Amino acid sequence: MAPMISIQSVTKVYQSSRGEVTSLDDVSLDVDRGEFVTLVGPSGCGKSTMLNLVAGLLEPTSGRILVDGAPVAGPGPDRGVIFQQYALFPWLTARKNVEFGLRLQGLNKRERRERAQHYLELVGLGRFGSALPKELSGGMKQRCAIARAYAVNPSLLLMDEPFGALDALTRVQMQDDLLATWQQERRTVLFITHDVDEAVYLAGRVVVMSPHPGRISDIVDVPLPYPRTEDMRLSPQFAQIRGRVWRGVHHPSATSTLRGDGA
Ligand SMILES: Nc1ncnc2c1ncn2[C@@H]1O[C@H](COP(=O)(O)OP(=O)(O)OP(=O)(O)O)[C@@H](O)[C@H]1O
Repeated sequence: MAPMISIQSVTKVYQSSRGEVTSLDDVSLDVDRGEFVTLVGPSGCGKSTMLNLVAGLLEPTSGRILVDGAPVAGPGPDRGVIFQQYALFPWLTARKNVEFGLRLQGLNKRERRERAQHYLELVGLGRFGSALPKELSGGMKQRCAIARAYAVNPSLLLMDEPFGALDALTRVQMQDDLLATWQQERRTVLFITHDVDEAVYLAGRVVVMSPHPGRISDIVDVPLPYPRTEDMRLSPQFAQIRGRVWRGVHHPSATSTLRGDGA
């Protein structure tokens, strides 16, 4: 079966006031259907650029990107995008926020309401449908954004630092909640984070990137089963994987030398 995402020799050069910036340099990556892949790397290594290219919000300078076998030509309902800022409509209740994208799908009022309620319950907001965003905590707002993205039934979820604005405890809780949602209704997830722990805890595969120009410096399998648990997070195996990713993020040249491929 074709991979869900196929990034093929993609280069992205931005024209800026400082001249040309090569944000991604000949990057290739395949992501299988139902996989949870995290992208981690220092600021400026091209993570957001890669996600925005897959989302169809940017076009590559060269190379191509296929989603479900078809070239990406702009954004589409098959790809749900979740950013760090909650991007909820402040004047709409949580339920209406989730229902919003469903109007475009031609569902009638009752169907929209049922679907919204299902996804609010899935993310633990079943009793908060009538709350306005300002009445929700940061974590709840982000859960609402996840429910909204799931509700339109995309085959692919693209998440750009979705938990970056949350405190550490809420963040850990949100990781478990996201994984529980993902296990119930499995979608392909591409998830950007700066946090090495988060990258390893969530993913089946961690893609490590290095900057100037943005490249993939390492791909690390995480052979821990789902559901992930606190015991796993504290296990020696986790520490070992985390160590490799950490070195890749903080000492990129050492990783590529170790691998002997100069990637
Ligand atoms: N619109 C733009 N115009 C010019 N340069 C850009 C533009 N967007 C990004 N860049 C540059 O491209 C490189 C990659 O940026 P990108 O935002 O993709 O990295 P990132 O890894 O997501 O960073 P961060 O973790 O800080 O969000 C950086 O050097 C950045 O300055």
